Amino acid sequence: MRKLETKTIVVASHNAGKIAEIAELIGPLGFSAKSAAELSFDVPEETGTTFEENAAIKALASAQKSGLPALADDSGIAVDALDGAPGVYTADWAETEDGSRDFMMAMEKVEKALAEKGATTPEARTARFVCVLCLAWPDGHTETFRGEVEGNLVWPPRGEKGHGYDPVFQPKGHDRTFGEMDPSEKAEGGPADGGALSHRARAFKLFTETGLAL
Ligand SMILES: O=P(O)(O)OP(=O)(O)OP(=O)(O)OC[C@H]1O[C@@H](n2cnc3c(O)ncnc32)[C@H](O)[C@@H]1O
Ligand SMILES: [Mg+2]
Repeated sequence: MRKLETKTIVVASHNAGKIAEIAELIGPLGFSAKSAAELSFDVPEETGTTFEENAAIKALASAQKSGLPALADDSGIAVDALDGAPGVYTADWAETEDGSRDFMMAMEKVEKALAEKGATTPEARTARFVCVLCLAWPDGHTETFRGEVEGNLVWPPRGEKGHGYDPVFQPKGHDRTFGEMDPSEKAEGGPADGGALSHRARAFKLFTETGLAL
């Protein structure tokens, strides 16, 4: 693992919900971070077919543009009964005709696809959130860290606290959705979660334990 020499990094994301979560996870590590959105960097085209490829595309674009190490997060929800869809295309399922995002519409699409499969019992509605973090340097070196959290899809959506698909995802071992949890609970979970519950927090745990080489 390459040592991160600088305390200034770019968070290579344009998603406000993610950026807020990453800021909370990165803050205690003593980094000063600016997001690609704040720096007005273009949104790179995510042409990869895996979370790893897309995370690298985003991290390298910001690292090259800024001359600083950059951390990207490519994430999504994989539904077992839908053979892992929407997966890397999770954001695309929320895209409207005018290019904006509508997550209620996206959650309804998932629900409709599950209904078509007859997936009505909790056992048939399992899913996982995946987060792949890529740390890239301006010279093209990259390191990746993957976190996942298993759970169930609920309907109707519950909770206003999260972002994206949070209101329909209930992590295993919990009776509330991510949308019903405060950000710190989504990140840390309860006593059984070892300090990291969300896919993002789990990827971050690997990043801090193995990636920082402090
Ligand atoms: O690429 P950047 O700029 O980081 O932002 P994005 O929103 O496009 O991010 P992705 O390409 O990684 O797409 C991830 C999708 O998965 C959703 N998602 C990821 N993590 C989530 C979380 O913790 N809670 C709810 N939805 C999440 C998110 O809303 C997006 O629709
Ligand atoms: Mg994206």
